[in-house]
Amino acid sequence: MGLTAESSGLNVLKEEFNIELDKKIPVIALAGNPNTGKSTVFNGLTGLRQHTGNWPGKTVTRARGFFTHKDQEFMIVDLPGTYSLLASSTEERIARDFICFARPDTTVVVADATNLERNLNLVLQVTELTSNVILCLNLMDEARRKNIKIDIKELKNNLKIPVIPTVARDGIGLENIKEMVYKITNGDIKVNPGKVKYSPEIEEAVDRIVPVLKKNFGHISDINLKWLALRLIEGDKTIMESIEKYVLRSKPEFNLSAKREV
Ligand SMILES: Nc1nc2c(ncn2[C@@H]2O[C@H](COP(=O)(O)OP(=O)(O)OP(=O)(O)O)[C@@H](O)[C@H]2O)c(=O)[nH]1
Ligand SMILES: [Mg+2]
Repeated sequence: MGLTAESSGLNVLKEEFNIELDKKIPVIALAGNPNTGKSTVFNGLTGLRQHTGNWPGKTVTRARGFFTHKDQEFMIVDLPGTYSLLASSTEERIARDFICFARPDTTVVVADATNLERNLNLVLQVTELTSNVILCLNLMDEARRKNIKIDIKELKNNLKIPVIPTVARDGIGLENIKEMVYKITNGDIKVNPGKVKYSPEIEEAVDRIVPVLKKNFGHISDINLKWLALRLIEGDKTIMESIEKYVLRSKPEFNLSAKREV
C-alpha cells in the first residue's frame, strides 16, 4: 500500500520535529516574519509561556502546545520567524519543511500590520504551498498609533483568505482566530487562496514539468506539484533533499542504495 498523506505527515512530526501525537487531532502551524508576535499569539492561545521579547530570532525551535475550542482540541506549533520559505537559512528550511511535509491542517501567518507589504511576501509563499491559510494581522494597536489604515475587506478579497486583525499582547482577536481555525478544520469554511501568476515562459515550463513530477511523485505524496516545479526551475536543491528525507526514505522501492545493490 502506498504511503498515505496522513502517515507520512505523522512520521515527519514524530521523527523530525519531535512532536508526538497520541491521537489524531488537528495540527495548526504558526508562521510569520521575525518579531511579528507569533509566540505572543501562541502563548495567548495555549496559556504557555514561550519566550517573547522585542528582538527578532527568539524562537529557534518548534514549540508546541494545545488549545481547545468548542470541545475540539488542537495542537499548535510555533515556527521560527522567516521572511520567506526559500530555504536559504535553517529557519526557513524548518518552516518550509514543516508546512510542506508535516502538512498542518491550517497555517496561521502572523503579520506585522505596520509593515504589511514586506509581510505579504511570506503570506503569498505560504498560500502557494497550502490552501488552509489564515492571515493574523497583528500589532493593530501600533498600526493605529502610526495612523496606518488597512482596508481589511479589500485585503481579504485580494488574497482570498480569512484576515483577522489582532492585538495579541492584549489578547484581542484571539477568539476569532480560534473560531476561524475551528471552522476551517471542520470544513465549514473552504479556503481557496488566489494564486500568483508568473510570466508565460515560467507558466509554460511549469506545465511541462508538472506531468513528469506527477508520474514520479503523484502516487506517493500529495505535495503541491506546481510549487515543486517552481522550486526546481529556481534550482533549489534543498527541496529534493527534503523529499528524499521525508517522502522517499520511508518507501523501500525508492531507496536508491538498495536498488544499486540488486
Ligand atoms: N504593541 C504590540 N506589541 C505586541 C503585540 N503582539 C506582540 N507584541 C510584542 O512584540 C514583541 C515580539 O513578540 P514575539 O511574540 O516574541 O514575536 P515572534 O514573532 O514570536 O518573534 P520571533 O520568534 O523572533 O520570530 C514582544 O515584545 C511582544 O510583547 C501587539 O499586538 N501589539
Ligand atoms: Mg517567537
